[in-house]
Amino acid sequence: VEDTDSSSIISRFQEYLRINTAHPGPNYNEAADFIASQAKSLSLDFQILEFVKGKPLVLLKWAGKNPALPSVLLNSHTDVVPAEPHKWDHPPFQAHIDPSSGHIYARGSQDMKCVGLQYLEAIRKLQASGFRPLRTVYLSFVPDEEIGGNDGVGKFANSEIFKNMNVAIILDEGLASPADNYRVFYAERCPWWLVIKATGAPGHGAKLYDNTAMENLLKSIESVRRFRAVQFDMVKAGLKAEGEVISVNMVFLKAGTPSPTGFVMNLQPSEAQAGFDIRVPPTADVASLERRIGEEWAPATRNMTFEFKQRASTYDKFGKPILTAFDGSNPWWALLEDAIKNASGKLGKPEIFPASTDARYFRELGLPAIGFSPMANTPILLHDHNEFLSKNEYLRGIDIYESIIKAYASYAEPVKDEASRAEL
Ligand code: MET
Ligand SMILES: [Zn+2]
Ligand SMILES: [Zn+2]
Repeated sequence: VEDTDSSSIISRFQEYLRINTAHPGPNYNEAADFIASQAKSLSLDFQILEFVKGKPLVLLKWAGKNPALPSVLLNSHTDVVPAEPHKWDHPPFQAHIDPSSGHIYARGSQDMKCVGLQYLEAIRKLQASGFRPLRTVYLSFVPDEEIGGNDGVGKFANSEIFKNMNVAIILDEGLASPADNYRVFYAERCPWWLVIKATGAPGHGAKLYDNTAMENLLKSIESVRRFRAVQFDMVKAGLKAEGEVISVNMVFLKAGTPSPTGFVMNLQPSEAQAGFDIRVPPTADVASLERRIGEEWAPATRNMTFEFKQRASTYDKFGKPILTAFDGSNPWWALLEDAIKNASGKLGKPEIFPASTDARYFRELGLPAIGFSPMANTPILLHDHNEFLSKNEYLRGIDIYESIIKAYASYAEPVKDEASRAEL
């Protein structure tokens, strides 16, 4: 437990980064074993939960002196997106440290193995200082965030185990910030993964006729692009932040009749599909977007159909938009701000996370969840080539979490709804 010198801290981070948990086929068991070994070294209770076979979720518990108080949950995902090794300057699972800059190169260095291990290192330091939590602190290391979270946090958040944890506040991932202030998120855009399909009569490649599958699909794509441009223009004009508009990007096109040399060139195909990654702010007019999809992007009048591969709700189970309050009604927000300030960190304005995270599953239950990854002075490289985090930023982030966890775990006031919850 005394192992809090910088070089051991960095070695542990490298060890975690070297476990290849990229999709498809993440090595979840090795990651779970590693986290379990960390839990043991910190004398934290842990269990490995398998809501779905082969997808372990590791749950750690740092018991508080007053177990009756609602708990704090520190969440992180163990999986990472794939990397193309030949396009990286250093292999993505080697965790190479550049000796002059101190950059640690690895897939997951920003998203989000850093955060998962920083939580643990902060606890190691707090233990070394003799600190004991008043509230129970849980840590969840979950699988499958990058492929939607249904088999990971989705199962966990809706489990009896989670209910019994009596969680009051969840911390989850944020984004790096190139400036010297940290970013913080009170909400996120909800993923809608849309596939539209067009059909039409096949025909000779030389014939001009109406209602081909390709023409029907292209009309939709044109309509999607006009909508995309309008949304993007609001961002470009500075009227809206990235997380405040609806983004839509075409991510695949599928059509044509394969031939041994490529595609048949003189046949207009009878089917064509396109896929779109749409991200919807919780504040968006969902009914109008749905109408647009049905009437303009995939209208039955053009022989089109559509299907959602993923369609996250923008509302919580009480029918309210999934936003975490950052005003006086949420004491955890002020605690976080103060804790970061006390550790000499600077915080930017609360934002809507432009992509999606596991936090939405907790917010859907009506629980407050804050997105935060302590990476300042760092380019945003999640899902990019040469993802890195510098040694110093990583170490600094541990101090920030030390301050936050201490503040959260010491917070004695009952928070809103606690009294009524206790009576239930
Ligand atoms: C759609 S689930 C979220 C996966 C990933 N974090 C993303 O935003 O793309
Ligand atoms: Zn992530
Ligand atoms: Zn990611």
